[in-house]
Amino acid sequence: MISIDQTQFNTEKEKLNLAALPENQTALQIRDLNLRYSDKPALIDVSMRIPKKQVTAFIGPSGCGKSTLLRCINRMNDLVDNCHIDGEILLHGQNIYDKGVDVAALRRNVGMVFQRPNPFPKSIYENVVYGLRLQGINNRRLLDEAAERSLRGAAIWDEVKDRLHDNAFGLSGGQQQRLVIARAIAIEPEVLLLDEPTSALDPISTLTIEELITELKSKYTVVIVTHNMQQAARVSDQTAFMYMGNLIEYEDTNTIFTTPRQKKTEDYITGRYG
Ligand SMILES: Nc1ncnc2c1ncn2[C@@H]1O[C@H](COP(=O)(O)OP(=O)(O)OP(=O)(O)O)[C@@H](O)[C@H]1O
Repeated sequence: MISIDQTQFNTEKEKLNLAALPENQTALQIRDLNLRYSDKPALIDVSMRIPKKQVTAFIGPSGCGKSTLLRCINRMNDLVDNCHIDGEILLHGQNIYDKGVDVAALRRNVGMVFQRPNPFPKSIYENVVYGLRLQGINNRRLLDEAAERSLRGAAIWDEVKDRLHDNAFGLSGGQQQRLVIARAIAIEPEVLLLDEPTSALDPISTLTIEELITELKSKYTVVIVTHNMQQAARVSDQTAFMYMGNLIEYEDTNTIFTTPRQKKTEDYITGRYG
C-alpha cells in the first residue's frame, strides 16, 4: 500500500475544469492522439488539455506509454523508426505535426530533460549558453547575463558561481541535472518536459529538484513523467493516469490520489499493480 502524506495537498487550491479548460489557460491541447511502433499500439485516442504554468504529471505502470506521450510533445518520436502518429497536438492553436512546422524551433520552445543528466563535455558556463551560441549570440555581456539568470533559475548559481569555467563533469549527479535544467531554460522555452528527472538521483538531490520544479512553474508549463507516486503527489497540480496506452483518468492531483473515479487508478495508487 502506498501511503501519500495528505498534508501535502493544497486543498484550498482552485480546481481547473480540465475537460473545458479555456484557450487562454491551455498550453497544449492533445487531440485524438494515436501512436504505434510498427503495428503495436502505444497510445490510444489520447485527448487532454495541459494547463499553462502548472505542473502536470503522467503516471502509470511500466510500459503504459508515459514517455511515449511526453516525447510526442516535442516530436522526439520523429527520430524513432517505425513510429506512426495520428492526431494533433496544438500549441498556440497550431498542430505541431502539420507539414512545414519547424521542428528545431518547436524543440527550442519545448525543452526536454532526461532521466540521466546529460551535460556536454564542456565547462559549466558553456553548457548553459550552448543553445544561445547556436542561435548566433556571442555577445559576452548577453551570455553572462543569460548564464547567471538560468543558473539562478535552476537553483544552482550559488554552488557554481565561483567555478563557471570548470568542466561540468566535476559536478554531482544532482548538480548536473540542475545544470541541464539551466541549459534548457537559457533559451527561454514555454514548456519543459521532464522524463523521470530524479530517477538516477539520491534522495537529497531529488528533493532539491522537486523544490525547483515547484519554482519553475511560475515561468514555465512543466510536464513530468514519474514512476514515483509520492513525487507526483508532491510536485504536480494535475495528474494523468495511463494504462496500456489509454489515458484512464486525468484530474487535479488531489482528486487522483484521494478520490479517484476509476477502479484502475485506485488499484494503481494503492499499489495493487505497477
Ligand atoms: N522505440 C520503441 N520501439 C518499439 N516499441 C517501443 C519503443 N519505445 C517504447 N516502445 C513500447 O511502447 C510501449 C510504451 O512505452 P513507454 O516507454 O512510452 O512506456 P512508459 O510508461 O514510459 O514505461 P516506463 O515507465 O517503463 O519507462 C511499451 O510497450 C514499449 O515497449
